[in-house]
Amino acid sequence: MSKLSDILYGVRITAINGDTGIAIDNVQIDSRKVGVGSLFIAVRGTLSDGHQFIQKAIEQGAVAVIAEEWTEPLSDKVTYIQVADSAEAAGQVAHNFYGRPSEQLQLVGVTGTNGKTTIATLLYKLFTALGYDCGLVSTVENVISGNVIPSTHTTPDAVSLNALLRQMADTGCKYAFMEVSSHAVHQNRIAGLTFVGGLFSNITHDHLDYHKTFDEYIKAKKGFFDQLPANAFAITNADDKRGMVMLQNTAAKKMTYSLKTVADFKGKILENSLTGLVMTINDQEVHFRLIGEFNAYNLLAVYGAAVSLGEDKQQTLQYLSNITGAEGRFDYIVSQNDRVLGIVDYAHTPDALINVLSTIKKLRKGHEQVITVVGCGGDRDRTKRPVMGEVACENSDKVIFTSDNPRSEDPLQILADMEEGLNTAAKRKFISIPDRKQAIKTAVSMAGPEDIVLIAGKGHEKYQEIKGVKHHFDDKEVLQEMYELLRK
Ligand SMILES: CC(=O)N[C@H]1[C@@H](OP(=O)(O)OP(=O)(O)OC[C@H]2O[C@@H](n3ccc(=O)[nH]c3=O)[C@H](O)[C@@H]2O)O[C@H](CO)[C@@H](O)[C@@H]1O[C@H](C)C(=O)N[C@@H](C)C(=O)N[C@H](CCC(=O)O)C(=O)O
Ligand SMILES: Nc1ncnc2c1ncn2[C@@H]1O[C@H](COP(=O)(O)OP(=O)(O)OP(=O)(O)O)[C@@H](O)[C@H]1O
Ligand SMILES: N[C@H](CCC[C@H](N)C(=O)O)C(=O)O
Ligand SMILES: [Mg+2]
Repeated sequence: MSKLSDILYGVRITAINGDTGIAIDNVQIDSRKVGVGSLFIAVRGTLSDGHQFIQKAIEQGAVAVIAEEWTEPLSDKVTYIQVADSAEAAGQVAHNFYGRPSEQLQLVGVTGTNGKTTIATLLYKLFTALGYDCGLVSTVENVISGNVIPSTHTTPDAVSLNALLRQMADTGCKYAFMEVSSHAVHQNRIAGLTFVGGLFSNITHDHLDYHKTFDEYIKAKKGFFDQLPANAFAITNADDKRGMVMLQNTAAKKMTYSLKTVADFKGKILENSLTGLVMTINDQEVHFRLIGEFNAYNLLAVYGAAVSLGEDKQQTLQYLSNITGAEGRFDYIVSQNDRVLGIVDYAHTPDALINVLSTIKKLRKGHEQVITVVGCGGDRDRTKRPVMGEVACENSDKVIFTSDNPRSEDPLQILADMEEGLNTAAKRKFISIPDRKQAIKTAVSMAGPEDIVLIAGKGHEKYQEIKGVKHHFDDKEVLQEMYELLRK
């Protein structure tokens, strides 16, 4: 419980109507969760506007409301706070309400189109191995010193996020590593948080359904670095075209990592195989268990963060060399008779698909075929569909287009959108099988000795979302099942 006036610190207030000395039991941005004693913050969304639910929140017991405006007559039992930006206010108020947890943790944020989960998870594993209690906020899972809390978003809403950080601080975590999605920056889910560091992986095509233009998408990601304080570090990928732009307006200490140019954290790949990477980092030769050039970048980012957080360079590399990646990221399973190599990967953007397929090509020993199973999410960026279709066909021998969370859309229409990007040669390589299980079965049965089957897009996900219902589905489980079935 907090006094309302105590949790308004940092909020850009334009007017106050009522008593700010009242007690607040909890903070809510969703009227459906409001109860007696709640503070309701009305936030404008993409589907509806929280301002429409102010009356409902009051009927359910809200004692205070934060909003940008209100049209209903004011109730004298409720305190109204008018603010310039209620999403930003939600971040500030949630942070205050939960006792400013980010200031009791060393909070590091990771942003970029691909690699956030991998980098944040590697940091969590590394710092845990180094002996610290740590927290992780990620697409796959949220973790507090080993205890897993299921994750619904890459970056949760401001209230859930601050509640999570509070738990981390209370259980004695020293560090918290979190993914910062572009949606989170744009929706101010991270407002009010104090970060000790920020990392940038890369920026390529994704989420244009939401941000509309690539420039707006860049602006959202850059917004994270613009918010960092002067005593924080900001580490960017110097090999990414937009890497330096990301840091141009940050107050934080700027640092770079690279495989191609001069950088604070410079890597060179010596060997890249299915057993891992051998590379030099600032002239130290190390073997890592992660596979592929894109993971060399992720490892450099992690190394840079660890050194910036004051860890010993030798010890960091020693521990990092033993660590495996995040679930569903280049997860490979060989069939019992060593016949097929199946790889489950979360590549759901054109760039990630190119990276994973070019990594596979480099790992081939001879003329093994690459058979790719891939789909595109419904109610998500439609413009990436033909590009992903084309990328899959250009870089594989055979391709099966299938469903990947069609959500409210017609699965056949999504497949048709993917087919639109294909030239005549590519058209000869693909078939469409909307049922993902059948698609995986077909791919495994098509595979000859030592062929490689890539199942892309869902990675760690344990569901297939169709018309608002999440049905259990697990690519790795289905792959194993098909290996068994086809062995008989
Ligand atoms: C597009 C998007 O980001 N949507 C998020 C957004 O919802 P919205 O803008 O649609 O909200 P809305 O339904 O319009 O409602 C506006 C406000 O009114 C409130 N409301 C609504 C209904 C009601 O009866 N009462 C009420 O008070 C809502 O709680 C909200 O505060 O705010 C909600 C609350 O914070 C989020 O749950 C929701 O995530 C949806 C489910 C989602 O799918 N988001 C994805 C796209 C997302 O955020 N992805 C990123 C990146 C993924 C990645 O690449 O890794 C992520 O960080 O997860
Ligand atoms: N540094 C990287 N550069 C390019 N591609 C990468 C990189 N790291 C991982 N990938 C590819 O992108 C996929 C997603 O990786 P990861 O889950 O780490 O990214 P993410 O940024 O967390 O994605 P999301 O936005 O969905 O949360 C991986 O399965 C792999 O195919
Ligand atoms: N977390 C991201 C990626 C989901 C990947 C893919 N499986 C899909 O459903 O599009 C999102 O919600 O946009
Ligand atoms: Mg992620």
